[in-house]
Amino acid sequence: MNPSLQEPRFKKIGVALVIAWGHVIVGQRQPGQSFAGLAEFPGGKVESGEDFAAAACRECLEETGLAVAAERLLDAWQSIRVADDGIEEIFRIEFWQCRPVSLSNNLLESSLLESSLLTSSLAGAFHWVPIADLAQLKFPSANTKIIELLLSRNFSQSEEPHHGS
Ligand SMILES: Nc1nc2c([nH]c(=O)n2[C@H]2C[C@H](O)[C@@H](COP(=O)(O)OP(=O)(O)OP(=O)(O)O)O2)c(=O)[nH]1
Repeated sequence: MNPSLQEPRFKKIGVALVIAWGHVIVGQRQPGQSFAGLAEFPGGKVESGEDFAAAACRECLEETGLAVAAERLLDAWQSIRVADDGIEEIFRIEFWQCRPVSLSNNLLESSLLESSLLTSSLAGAFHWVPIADLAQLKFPSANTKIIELLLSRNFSQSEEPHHGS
């Protein structure tokens, strides 16, 4: 069949912005991956039966070892291109603000929770990075708006995830 008559193919990516105490989890794209060497937030392809938020949380757990819950959609980026096989490909990334699920433990003092969370080791190339330091990192161009958004907002107090409930 003429590729131009075929249904477009969707590539959906859910990304987790795990934000706590003015920090966000950032990794580095590995050799052999697209955008190798660039910074990235945990995330990956949406699997069948999932929505973007669920994919972001699953990928975050798989990649960093940290269980998170999605709170709200912060940004989405979409592009359309014709793939090598001639079929139109719609690529969409959704960036979901997430919080570590351990924050629901109301027995812990905030400062204790903060230090235990931010110093706990994450798997692979992922680390807690101060939001202000994002300006020094190079991300894929799809991340430009979300980085601007994070740098322009005060996530240090009012955007803290609630805990104790
Ligand atoms: N995880 C993640 N992916 C991102 C970000 N920004 C961005 O453009 N991407 C792109 C890179 C990939 O094309 C896609 C993520 O898919 P993936 O992690 O499953 O990547 P992959 O190497 O298996 O996929 P591919 O693109 O190499 O085929 O989204 C980000 O902040 N985090």
